[in-house]
Amino acid sequence: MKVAIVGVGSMGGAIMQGLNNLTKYDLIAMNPQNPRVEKLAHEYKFKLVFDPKSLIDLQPDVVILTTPAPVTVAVAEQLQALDPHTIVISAAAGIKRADLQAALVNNPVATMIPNTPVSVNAGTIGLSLDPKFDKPVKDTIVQLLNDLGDVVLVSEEQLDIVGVIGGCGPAFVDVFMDAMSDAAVKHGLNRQTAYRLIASMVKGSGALAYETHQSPATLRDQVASPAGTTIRGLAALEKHGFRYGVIDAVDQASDED
Ligand SMILES: NC(=O)C1=CN([C@@H]2O[C@H](COP(=O)(O)OP(=O)(O)OC[C@H]3O[C@@H](n4cnc5c(N)ncnc54)[C@H](OP(=O)(O)O)[C@@H]3O)[C@@H](O)[C@H]2O)C=CC1
Ligand SMILES: O=C(O)[C@@H]1CCC=N1
Repeated sequence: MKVAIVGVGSMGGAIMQGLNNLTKYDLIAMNPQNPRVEKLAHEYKFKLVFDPKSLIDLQPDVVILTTPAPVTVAVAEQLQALDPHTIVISAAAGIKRADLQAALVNNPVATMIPNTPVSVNAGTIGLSLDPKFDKPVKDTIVQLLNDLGDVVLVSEEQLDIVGVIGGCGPAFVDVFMDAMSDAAVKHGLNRQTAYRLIASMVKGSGALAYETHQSPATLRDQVASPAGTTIRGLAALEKHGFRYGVIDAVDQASDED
């Protein structure tokens, strides 16, 4: 399958890396000329073009739009001559399917919010599909995205909050991990040991919650032994407003103003 990525920045690059890991896709990309992207094209051996006509001439089966959100509808308008069978999937946060579909009247258009862990095929991808899509179109989209991570089907209205939890979430977790590593270094661990320990701990905690379906509160209670060390740390997190800080971070990231 020929997959084109339009806009090879943080998100487009992560998708490119995730698909490249599997070696089964014929990958192409469009980006303004930029040595960073040209280096990536050389490394991953994907075909890189710089203008919409060259992309259209390559007849991709799927086009993934990872351009900056404010220009994504304009980019879609430049792709109007795509073969009608080409499926277009936009990752642009806050950009509605109707606006993209108006620009690409002949193509099936889906909207998603992926996250950067797709680069290691461990992404979380909120996906909204038009209920009118044919089954083969739906299947193609879901199978492709399943190769990048966990696909969660949601309504288009839910994509905004999915974008904050799933899309911005890794950055919030990264701040938590960075703070934990400062604390570990303060207590004598070297940075590399701290990073490994913390990444492994976060990965394992996520896997436990994901696989057991137990609530975070239940899992927390299992760690906090009576009169033990964890409950003292949890009390300190409450004292410093950690929980409200997280809720406010989601509120602020959701605020469109
Ligand atoms: N970063 C993330 O974790 C997530 C991002 N998204 C969405 O992905 C999109 C990209 O975000 P992000 O990767 O962070 O941003 P970046 O700025 O890192 O990447 C944007 C890329 O698009 C390229 N670009 C700009 N204009 C055009 C154009 N007209 N045609 C083709 N390529 C173009 C840029 O080129 P250059 O800079 O080389 O000129 C750059 O490589 C946004 O819509 C965002 O909402 C969604 C979920 C998560
Ligand atoms: O920061 C952003 O706007 C994008 C959308 C979700 C994650 N990154």
